[in-house]
This record gives sequence, C-alpha cells and structure tokens, in this order.
Amino acid sequence: MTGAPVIVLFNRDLRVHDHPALHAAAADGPVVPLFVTDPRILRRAARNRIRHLCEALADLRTALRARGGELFVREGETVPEALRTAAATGARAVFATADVSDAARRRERALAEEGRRAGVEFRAFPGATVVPPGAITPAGGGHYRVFTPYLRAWERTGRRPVLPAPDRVAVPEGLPSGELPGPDAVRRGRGALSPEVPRGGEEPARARLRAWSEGPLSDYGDRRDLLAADATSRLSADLRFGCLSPLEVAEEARGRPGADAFVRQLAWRDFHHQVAADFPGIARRDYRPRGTAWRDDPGGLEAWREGRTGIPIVDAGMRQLLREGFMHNRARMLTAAFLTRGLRVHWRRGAEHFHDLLLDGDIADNHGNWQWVAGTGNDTRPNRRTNLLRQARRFDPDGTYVRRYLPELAGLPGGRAHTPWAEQDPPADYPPPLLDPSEGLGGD
Ligand SMILES: Cc1cc2nc3c(=O)[nH]c(=O)nc-3n(C[C@H](O)[C@H](O)[C@H](O)COP(=O)(O)OP(=O)(O)OC[C@H]3O[C@@H](n4cnc5c(N)ncnc54)[C@H](O)[C@@H]3O)c2cc1C
Repeated sequence: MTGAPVIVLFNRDLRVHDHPALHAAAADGPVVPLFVTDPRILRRAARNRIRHLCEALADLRTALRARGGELFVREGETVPEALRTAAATGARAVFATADVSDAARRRERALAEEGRRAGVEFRAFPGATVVPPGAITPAGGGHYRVFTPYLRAWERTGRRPVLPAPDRVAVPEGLPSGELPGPDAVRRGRGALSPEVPRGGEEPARARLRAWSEGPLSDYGDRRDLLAADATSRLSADLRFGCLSPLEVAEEARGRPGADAFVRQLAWRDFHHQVAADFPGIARRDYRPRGTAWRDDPGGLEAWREGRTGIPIVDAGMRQLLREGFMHNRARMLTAAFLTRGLRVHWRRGAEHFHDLLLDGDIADNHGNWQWVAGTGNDTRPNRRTNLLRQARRFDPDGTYVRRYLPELAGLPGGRAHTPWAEQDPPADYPPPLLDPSEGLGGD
C-alpha cells in the first residue's frame, strides 16, 4: 500500500477486533499502530493493572504481526510522542478511540490543536462503550443523572455494526518497533501485586467471552448475587483495557438466555461513562454535595484495607481484592457501605484503595460507584440503609464465600462463619467487630 500513513494511537482499546479507528485506518492505506508509555502515568497506576497492561500489549503486538503489521512503542508524553512519530513517518492523521476521563479528554484536545498546527488531522472514534457518551441525552441536554430513563433510551438507540479485525495491517518499513514495558514498570507502580489474576490480552479475553456466553451466562440472572457462586462474567478487566469491545460483548450475548440481566450491567457501565464525560471531577468532588460530616479514622481505615474489621462479609471482600485484584460486585457494595456509612470515612479514601488494586479499576466506574454507595452520587435513594449481617446471610447463606477468603474462620460451619463473636470460644486470631453489623448502616 502506498500513501501517507495514519497513526492509530492505542490506549484502553488493546484489540484488533471491532476497533473502529484501526478498521478505518487499515482500509485506507499504511498504518502506524502506536502505544506511548508515559512514565508519569505509570508511576500513579496500580501494579496489578501495569502487569495486565504489559500482557495485553504483548498480545496486541502478536495480533498485529500476524497481520503483517507491528505495534510501535515509544516512551514519553503521549501527545509530543505521537506528533514526533507523525513527523518521522510523514503521517497525515492520528486516529484514536475516544475516552471520557479528564486526562484522556485533555489529551484529545491537545492532539487536535497541536496536530492542526503540525498539519496532522486528529479523529476520535467510538469503541469504548456500547453507546458513545453524548449519543443519547435527556430532553434538556447534558447527561442522564438517573439510570432507569437512561436504560430506556439506551435500549432504544441504534447500534453501529460490529467490525471484523483487519486481515492485513500494512506498516511503513524501517521504523524501530520499540520495547514493550516490562517488570521494571510493574515494580514502580502502586499497591500490592495480587497472586491470583487472569492473563491479560485480547486472545485470552476472547476465549473468556466465548466460555462465558456459551455457558454460565444462562444462569446469570438467578445467580449473579450469590457471592460464593462466582457466577458473573469476570470480563470487567478485559473491558477496562479494551481487550474486548463492549459492543461486541453485548451483541455476543444478545438473544441468549440470561442476556437481558447481563446486558443491563453493560448499560450501567455506559451510564457511568456518560456521567464522567460530563462531570470530569467525579474522582475528586461530590457529584451531589450533601454536606456529610466525614471522620478521620486511620485505625479503622487500615483494618478495612487489610480485611481485619471483625465483620466477616467485609473482610472476605477486602481479602478477595488483595488476593485477586477483583471483588464481587455485592461485596464491593458492602465493603464500601461499611467504610462510608459505617465508619463515616470519606468515599475518596475507599476509592483510592480500590483503585490501587483493582484490575478493572477505572475512574468512571470506580469513583462513580463509590459515590453511589456513599450517597453523593447517582442513587435516587441516597439514604438507603444497609444491614451487613442480613446481606451476608442472604447472599452467602452457608458462609462458603467468607471461609474461602478467611482461613481464621475455617472451623466455623455454615452460617456460623458470619458471627464469630457469638461463638462460645471465638477464633483467637480473628478480631472483634469494629461496629455492630446487625444494625442498619444509615444514610443521615
Ligand atoms: C464501590 C464499587 C466500585 C466499583 N469499581 C469498579 C471499577 O473500578 N471498574 C469496573 O469495571 N466496575 C466497578 N464496579 C462495578 C462492578 O462491581 C464490577 O464491574 C463487577 O463486579 C465486575 O465483575 P464482572 O465482570 O464479573 O461483572 P458482571 O456482573 O459480569 O457484569 C458485566 C459487566 O458489566 C459492567 N458492570 C457491572 N456492574 C457494573 C456497575 N455497577 N457499574 C459499572 N459497570 C458495571 C462491568 O464492565 C462488567 O464486567 C464497582 C462497583 C462498586 C460497588
């Protein structure tokens, strides 16, 4: 192929299937698939996610090479590096998948402005959500603040077609490929490295999607809230890194038993993205300020982080996070309620800790959900009460989830694992509860 190449700037879209920017560029001439590792961003990122990113980049390079292409890697600040690569290759444009975070939006604006000055066109493509943020808006404009009307509009709106991976990706000759980030980058990140995590990358992600949609998806509606059943898709990290296209995931599920409840969760993801796109301060400021009197409780916060609050359902969730870089959604809600509604510690402290460990950690979903639980977000009932013990008995009736993550409680059979303090001889190595879990944790 001849003609000036187009740079496809990868970010959180590490795949070749259903990638509108790559598809458009590859159909039109030579391409420079590019990833820029920015050391300033990596230093602030979770080690769990950096390791996952390294695996996903290696997988993407393999997929591009199999199509005659390459993944070019450069280190530095994204915008100058992209424009330097454009100058070195005579590229006429930079294509990228649009993203919603504050940093991503700033980057897109800079690429458009500085690109214009350098004679390089910038184009943003869909692909990070099923329905692009801003594609559906309420009658008065802005974004949807409440999920149910958003869902109704989301279900009605048309979808673009799912795109195949390009057969061939022609790249310019003689351009150095550059080194993928490796263990050094992982070492410099934040938070602990969890021992039990899945491998990152499009190929394993597609295998997970197939196994999920052909199997457990059918029981999703009935079993998704059962903590011990592990009956959810576990595709969140694959969606976070864009190793799977959310639209393709939704289309793959469509029409199968269990699909409605599952696809609704993808709508939640889109919902939080359209909120974050319109409220860039989501990670820092209350979405709906309520004047909550937050408390400083370093001891309580540390016990929560370590999974030693003395409340088994909370501690099991927090230990799952440490071990797997993942936590079941129900446990995320209960651990977040404990911290913000029980200890009254600011939601930002909790969101930061989650963000340091979660493989799927993402500002829109993480901080959006934390605000939802804390009552400062999009919940239409911000004063709802949470009874931890009742929830534990309902969603882990025989204590299996709790015993799986808390070896201290291995000797307590059935539901007794939820109330170690009630034993005549409580386990010596497990702490007494920091608060009474049978009391509803309140709103105001
Ligand atoms: C305090 C708190 C923090 C959270 N932080 C994150 C986060 O950083 N990243 C993240 O992807 N999800 C987050 N969630 C949402 C949810 O817990 C996870 O998406 C889900 O547990 C991932 O497991 P799964 O892939 O098996 O989900 P499934 O139940 O199989 O759902 C399918 C997909 O839908 C999306 N999804 C499901 N529930 C939600 C939700 N409530 N909000 C947004 N998207 C959703 C995810 O992409 C998920 O992979 C958070 C929830 C809470 C309560």
